Amino acid sequence: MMKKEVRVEDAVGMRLAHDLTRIVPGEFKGRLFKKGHVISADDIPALLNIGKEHIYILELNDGELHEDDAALRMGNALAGTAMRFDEPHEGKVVLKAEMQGLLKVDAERLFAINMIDEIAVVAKQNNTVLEPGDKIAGLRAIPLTVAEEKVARVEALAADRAVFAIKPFRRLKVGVVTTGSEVLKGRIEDKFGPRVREKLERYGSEVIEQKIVGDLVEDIAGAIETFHAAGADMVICTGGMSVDPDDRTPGAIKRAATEVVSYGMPVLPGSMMMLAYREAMPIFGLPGCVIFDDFTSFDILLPRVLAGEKVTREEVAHLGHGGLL
Ligand SMILES: Nc1nc2c(c(=O)[nH]1)N[C@H]1C(S)=C(S)[C@@H](COP(=O)(O)OP(=O)(O)OC[C@H]3O[C@@H](n4cnc5c(N)ncnc54)[C@H](O)[C@@H]3O)O[C@H]1N2
Ligand code: MOO
Repeated sequence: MMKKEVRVEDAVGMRLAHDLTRIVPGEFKGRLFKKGHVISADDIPALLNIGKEHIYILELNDGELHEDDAALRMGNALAGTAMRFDEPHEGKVVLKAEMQGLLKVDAERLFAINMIDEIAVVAKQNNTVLEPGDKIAGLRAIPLTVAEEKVARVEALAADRAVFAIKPFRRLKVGVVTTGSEVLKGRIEDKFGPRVREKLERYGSEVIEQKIVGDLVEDIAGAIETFHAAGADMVICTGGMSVDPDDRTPGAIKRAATEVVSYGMPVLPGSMMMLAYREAMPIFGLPGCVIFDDFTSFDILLPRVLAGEKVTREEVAHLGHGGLL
């Protein structure tokens, strides 16, 4: 690479070799001049105001890529189905989601890519819920020019298996079993029904019926079994999940289930949650905190289940790291 520094006063009529950034704390951060812009005399004060007394004049050798071209090639290599990216800005390309879904990141490949010197691929966490337009990853080379061979290694790592993918959510028909004598006897107004409905509707699933039962194990287990027999795709039980004598929901779920993944999660709030299955039908037991806290263990596991993933006991145990929300 031939890289020559030119004083901005002497650069009138020359082309910028890369985007130039302006930052005003609290107000603005972004591109002030675009790569390729022909500098005019009027630009000189603005350049001096962002601290540029010199600009580069660049000539690339064979086997070298400009940061924008490196970012574009990585964008093409890493964008999966239902993802898009715009032209590079300031040497960076941003992958965005074009549909709602669960982000899947191949963490080992991402690590291998970032072990390539001068390459930075910065992604959201695996299992993040994405809405259309949400960012997935920012891709860039660190220096202004980078060896083409490094970008080719990124392409090779992404060639046979997607590093990023978006899984759509299944639209399930869900039965809700609300426990608690105080709700059954009308002492308080039910707050769980609307809460669960709102959380499911976000993902395109719907509550087909809410059965309000008391605290009897037979009634709770019976309601789960009735929903299963009627073809519900999932059952969500609410309340009665902790340690009082009237907290009988875990026992009832256990009775109706063919497999209990976990009663209790290393996540706060939401530590008293239960996930089980009756054959292929997931059963959640939601503790009281779900009507109080906006984000709990339920918000971690619900998208996984809706994306069709089978959550294991090992994965539940991993939630403890970062599980204090
Ligand atoms: N000594 C302990 N206390 C608590 C523990 C524990 O392990 N040891 N666990 C705590 C955790 S964590 C949670 S979360 C809460 C709630 O657990 P439960 O699921 O058993 O909740 P309930 O006892 O059924 O109800 C608590 C509270 O919420 C009201 N509620 C319940 N359902 C509804 C509904 N459908 N609509 C409106 N309000 C509802 C209920 O009336 C109670 O006021 O326990 C901690 N304590
Ligand atoms: O199930 Mo409880 O908060 O852990 O809030």
